[in-house]
Amino acid sequence: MAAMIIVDYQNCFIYLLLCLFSLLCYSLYFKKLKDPRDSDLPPSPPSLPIIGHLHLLLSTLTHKSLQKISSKYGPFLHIRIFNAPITLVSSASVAYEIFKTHDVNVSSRGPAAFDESLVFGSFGIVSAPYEEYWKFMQKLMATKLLRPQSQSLEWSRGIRAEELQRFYNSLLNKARTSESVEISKEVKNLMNNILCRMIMGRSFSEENGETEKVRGLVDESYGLTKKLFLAAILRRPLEKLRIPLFKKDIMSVSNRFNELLEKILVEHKEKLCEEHQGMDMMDVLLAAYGDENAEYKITMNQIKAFFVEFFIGGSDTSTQATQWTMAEIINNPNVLEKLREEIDSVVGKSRLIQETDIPNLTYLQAVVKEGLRLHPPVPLLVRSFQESCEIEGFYIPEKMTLIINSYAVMRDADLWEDPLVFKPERFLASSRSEKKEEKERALKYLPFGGGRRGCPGVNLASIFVGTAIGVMVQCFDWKIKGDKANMEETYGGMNLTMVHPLKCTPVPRTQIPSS
Ligand code: HEM
Repeated sequence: MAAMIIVDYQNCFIYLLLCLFSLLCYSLYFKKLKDPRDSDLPPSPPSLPIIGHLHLLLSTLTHKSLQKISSKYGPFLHIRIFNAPITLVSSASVAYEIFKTHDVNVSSRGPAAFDESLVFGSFGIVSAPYEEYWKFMQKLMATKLLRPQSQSLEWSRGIRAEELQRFYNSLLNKARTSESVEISKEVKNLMNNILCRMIMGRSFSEENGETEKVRGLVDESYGLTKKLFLAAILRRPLEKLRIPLFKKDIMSVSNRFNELLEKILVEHKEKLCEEHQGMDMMDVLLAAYGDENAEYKITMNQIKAFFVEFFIGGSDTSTQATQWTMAEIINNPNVLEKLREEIDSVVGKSRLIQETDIPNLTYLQAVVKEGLRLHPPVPLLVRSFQESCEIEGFYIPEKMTLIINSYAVMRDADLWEDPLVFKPERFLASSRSEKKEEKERALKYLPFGGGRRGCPGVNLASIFVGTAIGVMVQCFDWKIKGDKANMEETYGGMNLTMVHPLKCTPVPRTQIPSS
């Protein structure tokens, strides 16, 4: 089995180092603490000596390796990395049971790789335990930052409209010269510009190299994904051995983020003193920082980590979702035709689609949902059980890591008819019983995770992806080399992306004025 799994070279190196290291100290340090209930754990597939199932997690397409192992040994398994056990869930019914019955218990993600890092360290939301700080930030996001009609989202609507127009203009310029477009590059610019202006009220400055610096740091952070994951999973045993796995790489990125953000925050505070109170996300966070009566006293490091995580969490995920969905639309001309008919009849051809149109575009919503079902940018959800519990008759000890393979769940043939076919119609509920069914299904539809720890940016992401797809379908025909877009998958850092980035040439089809 292991021999059939492709391991990339960089990972291979890490993997070899870890093997050697583990052989050396295993017998000295790792005592195998036998829990009397070990035999009640979910079943475990065959593993390699010492490293357990580490090779699966380091394979190029981890979600597929895990899906494969689940289809052979069952949808509810336990695997281990060295001595650290992990519950692996790959079926819709077990995921449903977990989010329905054990949601609070799985609402933390386990320890961060390094507390002091601004990239997924303990200052951020992603690694924060389900305690006071996380609850405070959750409330802030829900009331002031991300809820539809919240101050910040209302204030920033103009920004999103401006950037969407800029996106359209850029595509139009390329269309006029019949230039081929790499969709992910154009969309990434759009997402970065919007997020940046929403978070700090201005774009990154091109002149002093700020844009390049941030882009570089975000890319470096994506490159740290597997290191961060391993350092977090192995943190407890390695702490005992005083081994700071990958600390130098992780802290180097964090320190450079810190330097940049320190400057931006000082500038922002000065601007706040000089001018009236603004409404970008940093203003909201700085107001919470200065509020003597706030329920929780956030720190400057937490504000910086918020910036880093929102940027990392929001930009590439939305870019990849847009790229995958556009590729599916191009591969399915009937979907393109139906989508265009809807947009033409609701929006018309004389103005650009806007985010306020989306509630009236039900087929567009269904297309975006279906794109995310088949190609979730984040295919694995990682959590930690806070307390021991029983699921499906199996014993789960406290602190056990949980991985839900949402990719496998959303391709589970027991739940989805023709699971591998791109069929947006499945999300168009018409009758009452279908609506009830749709509600049930929502618990197993996991591109944004599930339960209270699910993605807080879901509403914003739907706007980002919906409007970007909307503009591309409303305003252009697309010519592609060959018959179809190649849908082969790979990881581009943290998220699932296309091995062959989608490239096509836009041809204008409407007379929308550019500005
Ligand atoms: C299509 C776009 C997006 C996808 C597919 C996506 C997906 C996800 C997923 C799967 C999680 C983990 C949820 C879980 O464990 O159950 C997550 C968490 C998160 N996402 Fe997103 N996301 C997207 C866009 C965004 C945007 C636009 C933002 C913010 C502007 C954002 C901010 C976050 C944050 C802060 C977390 C951590 C939440 C926590 O731990 O409490 N995401 N996202």
